[in-house]
Amino acid sequence: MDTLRLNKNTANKTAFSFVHGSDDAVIVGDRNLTVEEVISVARYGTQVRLTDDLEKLANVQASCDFIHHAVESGEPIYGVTTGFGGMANVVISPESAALLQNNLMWYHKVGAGKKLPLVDVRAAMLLRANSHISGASGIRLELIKRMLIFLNAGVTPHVCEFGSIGASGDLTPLAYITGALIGLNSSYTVDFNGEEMNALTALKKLGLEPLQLLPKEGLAMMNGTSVMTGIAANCVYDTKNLLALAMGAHALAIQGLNGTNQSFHPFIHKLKPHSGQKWAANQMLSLLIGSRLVREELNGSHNYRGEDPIQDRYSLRCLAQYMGPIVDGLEQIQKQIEVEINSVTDNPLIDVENQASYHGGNFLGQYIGVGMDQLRYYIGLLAKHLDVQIAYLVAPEFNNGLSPSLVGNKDRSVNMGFKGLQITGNSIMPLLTFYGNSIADRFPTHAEQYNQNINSQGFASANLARQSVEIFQQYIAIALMFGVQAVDLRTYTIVEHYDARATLSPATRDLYLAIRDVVGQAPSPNRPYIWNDNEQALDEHIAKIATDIANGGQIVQAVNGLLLTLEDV
Ligand SMILES: N[C@@H](Cc1ccc([N+](=O)[O-])cc1)C(=O)O
Repeated sequence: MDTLRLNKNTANKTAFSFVHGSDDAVIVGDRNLTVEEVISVARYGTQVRLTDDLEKLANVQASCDFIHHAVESGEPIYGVTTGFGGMANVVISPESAALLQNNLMWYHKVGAGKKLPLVDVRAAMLLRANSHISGASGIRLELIKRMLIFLNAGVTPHVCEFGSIGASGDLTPLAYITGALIGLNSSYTVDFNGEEMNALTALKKLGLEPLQLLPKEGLAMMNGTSVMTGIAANCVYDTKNLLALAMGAHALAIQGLNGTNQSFHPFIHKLKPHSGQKWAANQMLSLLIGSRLVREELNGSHNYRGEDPIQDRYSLRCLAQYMGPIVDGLEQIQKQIEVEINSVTDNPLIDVENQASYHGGNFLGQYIGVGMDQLRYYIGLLAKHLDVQIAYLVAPEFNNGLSPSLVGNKDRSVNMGFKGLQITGNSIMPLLTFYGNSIADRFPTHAEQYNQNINSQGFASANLARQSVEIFQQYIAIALMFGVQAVDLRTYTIVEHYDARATLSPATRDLYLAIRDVVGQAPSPNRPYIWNDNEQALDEHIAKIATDIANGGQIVQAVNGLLLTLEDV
Protein backbone atom coordinates (compact mmCIF):
# COMPACT_ATOMS: atom_id res chain seq x y z
CA MET A 1 0.00 0.00 0.00
CA ASP A 2 1.30 3.40 -0.90
CA THR A 3 1.04 4.75 2.62
CA LEU A 4 3.48 7.23 4.02
CA ARG A 5 4.94 5.75 7.18
CA LEU A 6 5.83 8.05 9.99
CA ASN A 7 9.44 8.63 10.74
CA LYS A 8 9.83 6.02 13.45
CA ASN A 9 12.90 7.61 14.88
CA THR A 10 11.03 10.16 16.90
CA ALA A 11 12.42 9.38 20.33
CA ASN A 12 12.94 12.47 22.46
CA LYS A 13 10.97 14.70 20.14
CA THR A 14 8.11 16.69 21.48
CA ALA A 15 4.72 16.00 19.97
CA PHE A 16 5.12 19.13 17.91
CA SER A 17 8.70 19.16 16.71
CA PHE A 18 9.07 20.06 13.09
CA VAL A 19 11.13 18.19 10.56
CA HIS A 20 11.15 20.84 7.84
CA GLY A 21 12.58 19.97 4.49
CA SER A 22 11.42 16.36 4.47
CA ASP A 23 11.20 14.95 0.93
CA ASP A 24 7.97 13.20 1.79
CA ALA A 25 5.64 16.15 1.32
CA VAL A 26 1.98 15.30 1.69
CA ILE A 27 0.05 16.23 -1.43
CA VAL A 28 -3.45 17.61 -1.12
CA GLY A 29 -5.68 16.61 -4.01
CA ASP A 30 -3.86 13.70 -5.63
CA ARG A 31 -5.35 10.81 -3.69
CA ASN A 32 -6.97 9.97 -0.40
CA LEU A 33 -5.09 11.03 2.73
CA THR A 34 -4.44 8.49 5.51
CA VAL A 35 -4.50 9.03 9.25
CA GLU A 36 -0.71 8.60 9.23
CA GLU A 37 -0.31 11.42 6.72
CA VAL A 38 -2.49 13.69 8.82
CA ILE A 39 -0.35 12.91 11.86
CA SER A 40 2.88 13.49 9.98
CA VAL A 41 1.72 16.98 9.02
CA ALA A 42 -0.04 17.85 12.27
CA ARG A 43 2.65 16.63 14.65
CA TYR A 44 5.90 16.35 12.78
CA GLY A 45 5.71 19.30 10.43
CA THR A 46 5.84 17.36 7.18
CA GLN A 47 5.36 19.90 4.40
CA VAL A 48 2.14 20.03 2.41
CA ARG A 49 1.79 20.71 -1.31
CA LEU A 50 -1.19 21.23 -3.53
CA THR A 51 -1.78 18.84 -6.41
CA ASP A 52 -0.63 20.06 -9.81
CA ASP A 53 -3.49 18.24 -11.50
CA LEU A 54 -4.71 21.09 -13.70
CA GLU A 55 -8.17 19.66 -14.13
CA LYS A 56 -8.67 19.55 -10.36
CA LEU A 57 -7.44 23.10 -9.97
CA ALA A 58 -9.68 24.29 -12.81
CA ASN A 59 -12.65 22.66 -11.11
CA VAL A 60 -12.04 24.68 -7.98
CA GLN A 61 -12.16 27.87 -10.04
CA ALA A 62 -15.22 26.64 -11.93
CA SER A 63 -17.11 26.20 -8.65
CA CYS A 64 -16.29 29.83 -7.79
CA ASP A 65 -17.49 30.93 -11.22
CA PHE A 66 -20.74 29.06 -10.67
CA ILE A 67 -21.34 30.97 -7.43
CA HIS A 68 -20.43 34.27 -9.06
CA HIS A 69 -23.05 33.76 -11.79
CA ALA A 70 -25.67 32.58 -9.31
CA VAL A 71 -25.25 35.75 -7.27
CA GLU A 72 -25.35 37.97 -10.35
CA SER A 73 -28.53 36.38 -11.60
CA GLY A 74 -30.15 36.42 -8.15
CA GLU A 75 -30.59 32.65 -8.11
CA PRO A 76 -31.87 31.35 -4.75
CA ILE A 77 -29.08 29.26 -3.20
CA TYR A 78 -28.86 28.60 0.51
CA GLY A 79 -26.24 30.66 2.32
CA VAL A 80 -25.27 32.48 -0.88
CA THR A 81 -28.37 34.50 -1.66
CA THR A 82 -30.18 33.65 1.57
CA GLY A 83 -29.57 34.07 5.27
CA PHE A 84 -28.28 31.20 7.37
CA GLY A 85 -29.78 28.28 9.22
CA GLY A 86 -33.24 28.91 10.59
CA MET A 87 -33.11 32.35 8.92
CA ALA A 88 -32.63 30.92 5.44
CA ASN A 89 -35.91 32.56 4.41
CA VAL A 90 -34.15 35.94 4.34
CA VAL A 91 -33.35 37.00 0.78
CA ILE A 92 -29.84 38.41 0.32
CA SER A 93 -29.27 40.83 -2.55
CA PRO A 94 -26.24 40.53 -4.85
CA GLU A 95 -24.80 43.68 -3.24
CA SER A 96 -24.91 42.07 0.23
CA ALA A 97 -23.70 38.61 -0.80
CA ALA A 98 -20.05 39.20 0.18
CA LEU A 99 -20.97 41.07 3.34
CA LEU A 100 -23.10 38.08 4.37
CA GLN A 101 -19.99 35.87 4.43
CA ASN A 102 -17.80 38.30 6.32
CA ASN A 103 -20.59 38.98 8.81
CA LEU A 104 -20.92 35.21 9.36
CA MET A 105 -17.49 35.28 10.99
CA TRP A 106 -18.47 37.97 13.43
CA TYR A 107 -21.42 36.33 15.05
CA HIS A 108 -19.46 33.08 15.35
CA LYS A 109 -16.78 34.76 17.43
CA VAL A 110 -18.37 32.99 20.39
CA GLY A 111 -15.91 30.27 21.41
CA ALA A 112 -15.45 29.51 25.08
CA GLY A 113 -13.02 27.63 27.29
CA LYS A 114 -9.41 26.64 26.78
CA LYS A 115 -7.51 26.60 23.50
CA LEU A 116 -7.43 23.39 21.46
CA PRO A 117 -4.02 21.75 21.13
CA LEU A 118 -2.12 23.04 18.11
CA VAL A 119 -1.83 19.56 16.61
CA ASP A 120 -5.61 19.33 16.40
CA VAL A 121 -5.93 22.70 14.67
CA ARG A 122 -3.15 21.80 12.24
CA ALA A 123 -4.95 18.56 11.38
CA ALA A 124 -8.15 20.58 10.90
CA MET A 125 -6.53 22.99 8.40
CA LEU A 126 -5.14 20.11 6.37
CA LEU A 127 -8.55 18.44 6.25
CA ARG A 128 -10.36 21.64 5.31
CA ALA A 129 -7.99 22.16 2.37
CA ASN A 130 -8.43 18.51 1.41
CA SER A 131 -12.20 18.91 1.44
CA HIS A 132 -12.13 22.07 -0.67
CA ILE A 133 -9.81 20.73 -3.33
CA SER A 134 -12.64 18.57 -4.68
CA GLY A 135 -14.04 21.68 -6.33
CA ALA A 136 -17.55 21.40 -4.91
CA SER A 137 -17.37 24.28 -2.44
CA GLY A 138 -17.02 27.52 -4.40
CA ILE A 139 -13.92 28.73 -2.58
CA ARG A 140 -10.92 30.40 -4.18
CA LEU A 141 -7.66 28.50 -4.59
CA GLU A 142 -6.03 31.45 -2.88
CA LEU A 143 -7.82 30.61 0.38
CA ILE A 144 -7.00 26.92 0.12
CA LYS A 145 -3.35 27.78 -0.52
CA ARG A 146 -3.37 30.05 2.51
CA MET A 147 -4.08 27.07 4.74
CA LEU A 148 -1.05 25.30 3.32
CA ILE A 149 1.09 28.39 3.81
CA PHE A 150 0.04 28.48 7.45
CA LEU A 151 0.76 24.77 7.87
CA ASN A 152 4.16 24.91 6.23
CA ALA A 153 5.23 27.96 8.22
CA GLY A 154 4.00 26.57 11.55
CA VAL A 155 1.30 29.22 11.99
CA THR A 156 -1.70 27.89 13.89
CA PRO A 157 -4.88 29.82 14.67
CA HIS A 158 -6.17 29.70 18.24
CA VAL A 159 -9.46 27.81 18.49
CA CYS A 160 -11.61 27.32 21.60
CA GLU A 161 -12.70 23.99 23.03
CA PHE A 162 -16.42 24.90 23.26
CA GLY A 163 -18.72 26.20 20.53
CA SER A 164 -19.61 23.33 18.19
CA ILE A 165 -22.54 20.93 18.43
CA GLY A 166 -21.20 19.00 15.48
CA ALA A 167 -24.36 19.60 13.48
CA SER A 168 -23.41 22.26 10.96
CA GLY A 169 -20.04 20.74 11.31
CA ASP A 170 -17.80 22.90 13.44
CA LEU A 171 -19.07 26.40 12.58
CA THR A 172 -17.49 28.32 15.44
CA PRO A 173 -14.12 26.49 15.58
CA LEU A 174 -13.74 26.87 11.82
CA ALA A 175 -14.71 30.54 12.05
CA TYR A 176 -11.66 31.08 14.27
CA ILE A 177 -9.44 29.44 11.68
CA THR A 178 -11.03 31.47 8.90
CA GLY A 179 -10.82 34.76 10.82
CA ALA A 180 -7.09 34.23 11.30
CA LEU A 181 -6.49 33.13 7.70
CA ILE A 182 -8.08 36.23 6.24
CA GLY A 183 -6.97 38.58 9.02
CA LEU A 184 -10.52 39.71 9.73
CA ASN A 185 -9.51 41.58 12.82
CA SER A 186 -6.69 41.80 15.35
CA SER A 187 -8.77 39.88 17.91
CA TYR A 188 -7.97 36.66 16.04
CA THR A 189 -4.73 35.22 17.35
CA VAL A 190 -2.29 32.54 16.26
CA ASP A 191 0.69 30.58 17.44
CA PHE A 192 3.55 31.50 15.11
CA ASN A 193 6.12 28.77 15.72
CA GLY A 194 5.73 29.11 19.46
CA GLU A 195 5.12 32.84 19.57
CA GLU A 196 1.63 34.15 20.26
CA MET A 197 0.54 37.07 18.07
CA ASN A 198 -2.52 38.56 16.42
CA ALA A 199 -3.51 37.40 12.97
CA LEU A 200 -2.73 40.69 11.25
CA THR A 201 0.84 40.66 12.50
CA ALA A 202 1.16 37.04 11.48
CA LEU A 203 -0.09 37.76 7.93
CA LYS A 204 2.41 40.59 7.62
CA LYS A 205 5.24 38.31 8.71
CA LEU A 206 4.12 35.82 6.06
CA GLY A 207 3.98 38.54 3.40
CA LEU A 208 0.22 38.14 3.00
CA GLU A 209 -2.52 40.76 2.80
CA PRO A 210 -5.84 40.50 4.66
CA LEU A 211 -8.59 39.09 2.45
CA GLN A 212 -12.29 39.81 2.16
CA LEU A 213 -14.45 36.73 1.76
CA LEU A 214 -16.42 36.39 -1.48
CA PRO A 215 -19.93 34.90 -1.71
CA LYS A 216 -20.15 31.36 -0.32
CA GLU A 217 -16.57 31.41 1.01
CA GLY A 218 -17.38 31.93 4.68
CA LEU A 219 -19.89 29.12 4.59
CA ALA A 220 -17.49 26.91 2.64
CA MET A 221 -14.82 27.44 5.28
CA MET A 222 -17.06 26.92 8.30
CA ASN A 223 -19.68 24.42 7.27
CA GLY A 224 -17.84 21.14 7.85
CA THR A 225 -16.43 18.46 10.13
CA SER A 226 -12.74 19.23 9.76
CA VAL A 227 -11.93 20.18 13.35
CA MET A 228 -13.62 17.23 15.02
CA THR A 229 -12.18 14.92 12.38
CA GLY A 230 -8.70 16.33 12.95
CA ILE A 231 -9.03 15.68 16.66
CA ALA A 232 -10.39 12.20 15.92
CA ALA A 233 -7.45 11.38 13.64
CA ASN A 234 -5.03 12.30 16.42
CA CYS A 235 -7.04 10.24 18.91
CA VAL A 236 -7.29 7.10 16.82
CA TYR A 237 -3.56 7.22 16.10
CA ASP A 238 -2.75 7.54 19.80
CA THR A 239 -5.24 4.87 20.79
CA LYS A 240 -3.69 2.36 18.42
CA ASN A 241 -0.32 3.04 20.03
CA LEU A 242 -1.96 2.49 23.39
CA LEU A 243 -3.56 -0.74 22.20
CA ALA A 244 -0.11 -2.03 21.21
CA LEU A 245 1.27 -0.97 24.59
CA ALA A 246 -1.63 -2.66 26.38
CA MET A 247 -0.70 -5.86 24.55
CA GLY A 248 2.90 -5.36 25.65
CA ALA A 249 1.81 -4.77 29.27
CA HIS A 250 -0.27 -7.96 29.15
CA ALA A 251 2.66 -9.91 27.73
CA LEU A 252 4.79 -8.74 30.65
CA ALA A 253 2.00 -9.65 33.10
CA ILE A 254 1.57 -13.13 31.61
CA GLN A 255 5.30 -13.73 31.96
CA GLY A 256 5.27 -12.28 35.48
CA LEU A 257 2.46 -14.63 36.44
CA ASN A 258 4.10 -17.64 34.76
CA GLY A 259 1.01 -18.04 32.55
CA THR A 260 0.70 -20.51 29.72
CA ASN A 261 1.01 -19.81 26.00
CA GLN A 262 -1.58 -22.50 25.25
CA SER A 263 -4.50 -20.04 25.40
CA PHE A 264 -3.17 -18.44 22.21
CA HIS A 265 -2.85 -21.67 20.22
CA PRO A 266 -3.97 -21.04 16.62
CA PHE A 267 -6.21 -24.14 16.75
CA ILE A 268 -8.44 -22.41 19.32
CA HIS A 269 -8.78 -19.20 17.35
CA LYS A 270 -9.27 -20.89 14.01
CA LEU A 271 -12.47 -22.23 15.51
CA LYS A 272 -13.72 -18.73 16.41
CA PRO A 273 -12.18 -16.72 13.65
CA HIS A 274 -13.08 -13.10 14.42
CA SER A 275 -10.28 -11.09 12.87
CA GLY A 276 -9.53 -9.02 16.00
CA GLN A 277 -9.45 -12.12 18.18
CA LYS A 278 -7.10 -13.91 15.76
CA TRP A 279 -4.87 -10.84 15.65
CA ALA A 280 -4.71 -10.65 19.44
CA ALA A 281 -3.93 -14.37 19.79
CA ASN A 282 -1.27 -14.31 17.07
CA GLN A 283 0.34 -11.19 18.41
CA MET A 284 0.38 -12.51 21.95
CA LEU A 285 2.05 -15.68 20.72
CA SER A 286 4.71 -13.60 18.95
CA LEU A 287 5.16 -11.49 22.06
CA LEU A 288 5.76 -14.59 24.16
CA ILE A 289 7.92 -16.67 21.81
CA GLY A 290 11.30 -17.46 23.36
CA SER A 291 10.29 -16.55 26.90
CA ARG A 292 11.61 -18.63 29.78
CA LEU A 293 8.92 -17.21 32.04
CA VAL A 294 5.80 -18.73 30.45
CA ARG A 295 4.55 -22.31 30.59
CA GLU A 296 5.48 -23.70 27.18
CA GLU A 297 2.40 -25.77 26.40
CA LEU A 298 1.74 -25.31 22.70
CA ASN A 299 2.08 -29.07 22.25
CA GLY A 300 -1.14 -29.59 24.22
CA SER A 301 0.49 -30.59 27.49
CA HIS A 302 -0.89 -29.38 30.81
CA ASN A 303 0.13 -30.50 34.26
CA TYR A 304 -1.58 -30.26 37.62
CA ARG A 305 -0.54 -27.07 39.37
CA GLY A 306 -0.85 -28.11 43.01
CA GLU A 307 -3.29 -25.84 44.83
CA ASP A 308 -3.85 -23.74 41.71
CA PRO A 309 -6.39 -24.46 38.97
CA ILE A 310 -4.98 -26.36 36.00
CA GLN A 311 -5.76 -23.52 33.60
CA ASP A 312 -5.09 -19.78 33.77
CA ARG A 313 -7.72 -17.35 35.03
CA TYR A 314 -9.82 -15.53 32.46
CA SER A 315 -7.87 -12.30 32.23
CA LEU A 316 -5.02 -14.41 30.77
CA ARG A 317 -6.87 -17.30 29.15
CA CYS A 318 -9.57 -15.19 27.47
CA LEU A 319 -7.29 -12.30 26.54
CA ALA A 320 -7.71 -12.72 22.79
CA GLN A 321 -11.46 -13.13 23.06
CA TYR A 322 -11.69 -9.98 25.21
CA MET A 323 -9.39 -7.89 23.03
CA GLY A 324 -10.88 -9.02 19.72
CA PRO A 325 -13.86 -6.68 19.50
CA ILE A 326 -11.72 -3.76 20.65
CA VAL A 327 -9.22 -4.40 17.88
CA ASP A 328 -11.92 -4.79 15.25
CA GLY A 329 -13.73 -1.72 16.57
CA LEU A 330 -10.66 0.50 16.40
CA GLU A 331 -9.96 -0.58 12.84
CA GLN A 332 -13.55 0.23 11.90
CA ILE A 333 -13.28 3.66 13.51
CA GLN A 334 -10.06 4.38 11.62
CA LYS A 335 -11.69 3.43 8.32
CA GLN A 336 -14.62 5.74 9.01
CA ILE A 337 -12.34 8.58 9.99
CA GLU A 338 -10.40 8.12 6.76
CA VAL A 339 -13.61 8.37 4.75
CA GLU A 340 -14.49 11.56 6.63
CA ILE A 341 -10.96 12.94 6.08
CA ASN A 342 -11.45 12.55 2.34
CA SER A 343 -15.00 13.85 2.17
CA VAL A 344 -16.45 17.16 1.10
CA THR A 345 -18.30 18.25 4.21
CA ASP A 346 -19.99 21.54 3.39
CA ASN A 347 -23.31 22.69 1.99
CA PRO A 348 -24.52 23.55 -0.57
CA LEU A 349 -22.35 21.44 -2.86
CA ILE A 350 -21.61 22.53 -6.39
CA ASP A 351 -21.76 20.08 -9.27
CA VAL A 352 -19.57 21.84 -11.79
CA GLU A 353 -20.07 19.27 -14.50
CA ASN A 354 -23.85 19.62 -14.46
CA GLN A 355 -23.83 23.29 -13.47
CA ALA A 356 -26.08 22.60 -10.50
CA SER A 357 -25.94 23.03 -6.74
CA TYR A 358 -27.48 20.72 -4.18
CA HIS A 359 -28.71 21.42 -0.68
CA GLY A 360 -27.75 18.61 1.72
CA GLY A 361 -26.10 17.86 5.04
CA ASN A 362 -22.56 16.43 4.69
CA PHE A 363 -21.50 18.66 7.58
CA LEU A 364 -23.23 16.47 10.15
CA GLY A 365 -20.45 14.84 12.19
CA GLN A 366 -22.32 11.73 13.24
CA TYR A 367 -19.56 9.32 12.19
CA ILE A 368 -17.15 11.22 14.39
CA GLY A 369 -19.61 11.54 17.28
CA VAL A 370 -20.41 7.85 17.33
CA GLY A 371 -16.84 6.80 16.47
CA MET A 372 -15.29 8.81 19.29
CA ASP A 373 -17.96 7.54 21.71
CA GLN A 374 -16.86 4.05 20.75
CA LEU A 375 -13.18 4.88 20.98
CA ARG A 376 -13.61 6.08 24.57
CA TYR A 377 -15.64 2.99 25.39
CA TYR A 378 -12.83 0.78 24.03
CA ILE A 379 -10.27 2.68 26.09
CA GLY A 380 -12.40 1.98 29.17
CA LEU A 381 -12.45 -1.72 28.31
CA LEU A 382 -8.68 -1.78 27.86
CA ALA A 383 -8.18 -0.07 31.21
CA LYS A 384 -10.55 -2.47 32.99
CA HIS A 385 -8.56 -5.45 31.72
CA LEU A 386 -5.22 -3.98 32.79
CA ASP A 387 -6.64 -3.14 36.21
CA VAL A 388 -7.62 -6.79 36.65
CA GLN A 389 -4.13 -7.90 35.63
CA ILE A 390 -2.57 -5.57 38.20
CA ALA A 391 -4.88 -6.92 40.93
CA TYR A 392 -3.82 -10.44 39.91
CA LEU A 393 -0.13 -9.52 40.14
CA VAL A 394 -0.26 -8.02 43.63
CA ALA A 395 -2.28 -10.76 45.38
CA PRO A 396 -0.05 -13.52 46.77
CA GLU A 397 -3.09 -15.80 46.89
CA PHE A 398 -3.19 -15.81 43.09
CA ASN A 399 0.11 -14.57 41.67
CA ASN A 400 1.93 -17.91 41.55
CA GLY A 401 4.57 -17.13 44.13
CA LEU A 402 5.36 -13.43 43.70
CA SER A 403 5.61 -11.22 46.79
CA PRO A 404 2.57 -9.28 48.09
CA SER A 405 2.24 -5.97 46.22
CA LEU A 406 5.40 -6.97 44.33
CA VAL A 407 7.69 -5.93 47.20
CA GLY A 408 11.34 -6.13 46.15
CA ASN A 409 13.34 -6.42 49.35
CA LYS A 410 11.22 -8.51 51.72
CA ASP A 411 13.87 -8.32 54.45
CA ARG A 412 13.04 -4.65 54.96
CA SER A 413 9.73 -5.19 56.71
CA VAL A 414 8.41 -1.66 56.13
CA ASN A 415 8.51 -2.07 52.33
CA MET A 416 4.97 -2.11 50.92
CA GLY A 417 6.02 -2.20 47.28
CA PHE A 418 3.47 -1.18 44.65
CA LYS A 419 0.53 -0.69 47.03
CA GLY A 420 0.26 3.05 46.49
CA LEU A 421 0.86 2.68 42.76
CA GLN A 422 -2.02 0.23 42.45
CA ILE A 423 -4.33 2.68 44.20
CA THR A 424 -3.35 5.45 41.79
CA GLY A 425 -4.23 3.04 38.99
CA ASN A 426 -7.51 2.24 40.74
CA SER A 427 -8.26 5.97 40.87
CA ILE A 428 -7.83 6.26 37.11
CA MET A 429 -9.54 3.16 35.75
CA PRO A 430 -13.10 4.12 36.77
CA LEU A 431 -12.56 7.53 35.17
CA LEU A 432 -11.71 5.86 31.90
CA THR A 433 -14.80 3.65 31.94
CA PHE A 434 -16.81 6.76 32.87
CA TYR A 435 -15.38 8.53 29.83
CA GLY A 436 -16.73 5.56 27.87
CA ASN A 437 -20.24 6.98 28.27
CA SER A 438 -21.75 8.19 25.06
CA ILE A 439 -22.49 11.80 24.24
CA ALA A 440 -23.78 11.48 20.68
CA ASP A 441 -27.13 10.42 22.11
CA ARG A 442 -27.43 13.54 24.30
CA PHE A 443 -28.21 16.78 22.58
CA PRO A 444 -29.50 20.26 23.09
CA THR A 445 -33.10 20.64 22.04
CA HIS A 446 -34.31 23.23 19.56
CA ALA A 447 -30.77 24.21 18.56
CA GLU A 448 -30.61 27.25 16.31
CA GLN A 449 -34.34 27.95 15.81
CA TYR A 450 -35.06 24.25 15.36
CA ASN A 451 -32.92 24.13 12.20
CA GLN A 452 -30.09 22.08 13.73
CA ASN A 453 -32.69 19.99 15.51
CA ILE A 454 -30.58 16.86 15.23
CA ASN A 455 -26.89 17.09 15.97
CA SER A 456 -23.94 14.77 16.41
CA GLN A 457 -22.01 16.23 19.35
CA GLY A 458 -19.04 14.99 17.32
CA PHE A 459 -16.79 17.84 18.40
CA ALA A 460 -17.52 17.25 22.10
CA SER A 461 -17.12 13.52 21.60
CA ALA A 462 -13.71 14.01 19.99
CA ASN A 463 -12.59 16.41 22.72
CA LEU A 464 -13.62 13.89 25.36
CA ALA A 465 -11.69 11.25 23.43
CA ARG A 466 -8.54 13.35 23.60
CA GLN A 467 -8.96 13.67 27.36
CA SER A 468 -9.49 9.94 27.65
CA VAL A 469 -6.35 9.24 25.59
CA GLU A 470 -4.29 11.53 27.80
CA ILE A 471 -5.55 9.87 30.97
CA PHE A 472 -4.96 6.42 29.50
CA GLN A 473 -1.35 7.34 28.76
CA GLN A 474 -0.88 7.84 32.51
CA TYR A 475 -2.63 4.58 33.24
CA ILE A 476 -0.58 2.54 30.78
CA ALA A 477 2.58 3.94 32.34
CA ILE A 478 1.48 2.44 35.65
CA ALA A 479 0.54 -0.91 34.10
CA LEU A 480 3.97 -1.12 32.46
CA MET A 481 5.71 -0.44 35.78
CA PHE A 482 3.85 -3.38 37.30
CA GLY A 483 4.86 -5.53 34.35
CA VAL A 484 8.55 -4.67 34.67
CA GLN A 485 8.68 -5.39 38.41
CA ALA A 486 6.75 -8.64 37.97
CA VAL A 487 9.09 -10.06 35.33
CA ASP A 488 12.13 -9.19 37.43
CA LEU A 489 10.66 -10.98 40.44
CA ARG A 490 9.60 -13.96 38.31
CA THR A 491 13.07 -14.12 36.79
CA TYR A 492 14.52 -14.58 40.27
CA THR A 493 12.27 -17.58 40.90
CA ILE A 494 13.63 -19.22 37.76
CA VAL A 495 17.31 -18.25 37.47
CA GLU A 496 18.02 -16.76 40.91
CA HIS A 497 18.94 -13.32 39.69
CA TYR A 498 16.82 -10.33 38.77
CA ASP A 499 17.99 -9.41 35.30
CA ALA A 500 14.99 -10.24 33.13
CA ARG A 501 16.97 -9.79 29.93
CA ALA A 502 18.01 -13.40 30.47
CA THR A 503 14.48 -14.75 30.57
CA LEU A 504 12.08 -12.47 28.69
CA SER A 505 10.88 -13.14 25.16
CA PRO A 506 12.86 -11.09 22.62
CA ALA A 507 9.74 -9.10 21.69
CA THR A 508 9.06 -7.98 25.25
CA ARG A 509 12.75 -7.47 26.04
CA ASP A 510 12.75 -4.40 23.79
CA LEU A 511 9.77 -2.95 25.63
CA TYR A 512 11.29 -3.79 29.03
CA LEU A 513 14.59 -2.13 28.11
CA ALA A 514 12.88 0.96 26.73
CA ILE A 515 11.01 1.42 30.01
CA ARG A 516 14.14 0.85 32.09
CA ASP A 517 15.97 3.37 29.94
CA VAL A 518 13.25 6.01 30.19
CA VAL A 519 13.16 5.81 33.99
CA GLY A 520 16.97 5.83 34.05
CA GLN A 521 17.43 2.52 35.78
CA ALA A 522 19.35 -0.25 33.99
CA PRO A 523 18.52 -3.91 34.71
CA SER A 524 20.71 -5.58 37.34
CA PRO A 525 21.19 -9.18 38.48
CA ASN A 526 21.29 -7.98 42.09
CA ARG A 527 17.95 -6.21 42.41
CA PRO A 528 14.63 -5.94 40.65
CA TYR A 529 13.32 -2.66 39.22
CA ILE A 530 12.10 -1.57 42.67
CA TRP A 531 14.02 -2.90 45.69
CA ASN A 532 13.32 -0.56 48.65
CA ASP A 533 10.42 1.91 48.77
CA ASN A 534 12.61 4.83 49.78
CA GLU A 535 15.07 4.61 46.90
CA GLN A 536 13.00 6.33 44.21
CA ALA A 537 9.99 8.55 43.63
CA LEU A 538 7.53 6.47 41.62
CA ASP A 539 5.54 9.52 40.53
CA GLU A 540 8.58 10.64 38.55
CA HIS A 541 8.66 7.27 36.81
CA ILE A 542 4.97 7.51 35.90
CA ALA A 543 5.53 10.98 34.46
CA LYS A 544 8.62 9.98 32.46
CA ILE A 545 6.97 6.92 30.96
CA ALA A 546 3.70 8.72 30.16
CA THR A 547 5.57 11.59 28.53
CA ASP A 548 7.64 9.25 26.40
CA ILE A 549 4.46 7.51 25.28
CA ALA A 550 2.66 10.77 24.49
CA ASN A 551 5.64 11.82 22.35
CA GLY A 552 5.78 8.53 20.44
CA GLY A 553 9.18 7.86 21.99
CA GLN A 554 11.17 4.69 22.50
CA ILE A 555 8.49 2.87 24.48
CA VAL A 556 6.03 3.17 21.60
CA GLN A 557 8.78 2.31 19.11
CA ALA A 558 9.37 -0.92 21.01
CA VAL A 559 5.89 -2.19 20.12
CA ASN A 560 5.85 -0.79 16.63
CA GLY A 561 5.93 -4.21 15.01
CA LEU A 562 2.53 -4.96 16.47
CA LEU A 563 1.08 -1.79 15.06
CA LEU A 564 2.15 -2.62 11.54
CA THR A 565 0.35 -5.95 11.72
CA LEU A 566 -2.87 -4.17 12.68
CA GLU A 567 -3.23 -3.13 9.06
CA ASP A 568 -4.01 -6.74 8.17
CA VAL A 569 -6.98 -6.96 10.53
N1 LIG B 1 -24.84 23.89 8.15
C1 LIG B 1 -25.82 24.87 7.78
C2 LIG B 1 -25.17 26.18 7.66
C3 LIG B 1 -25.36 27.08 8.78
C4 LIG B 1 -26.35 26.90 9.72
C5 LIG B 1 -26.53 27.85 10.72
C6 LIG B 1 -25.74 28.97 10.72
N2 LIG B 1 -25.94 29.93 11.71
O1 LIG B 1 -25.31 30.95 11.62
O2 LIG B 1 -26.75 29.71 12.61
C7 LIG B 1 -24.75 29.15 9.79
C8 LIG B 1 -24.57 28.21 8.82
C9 LIG B 1 -26.42 24.47 6.49
O3 LIG B 1 -25.69 24.29 5.54
O4 LIG B 1 -27.62 24.34 6.42
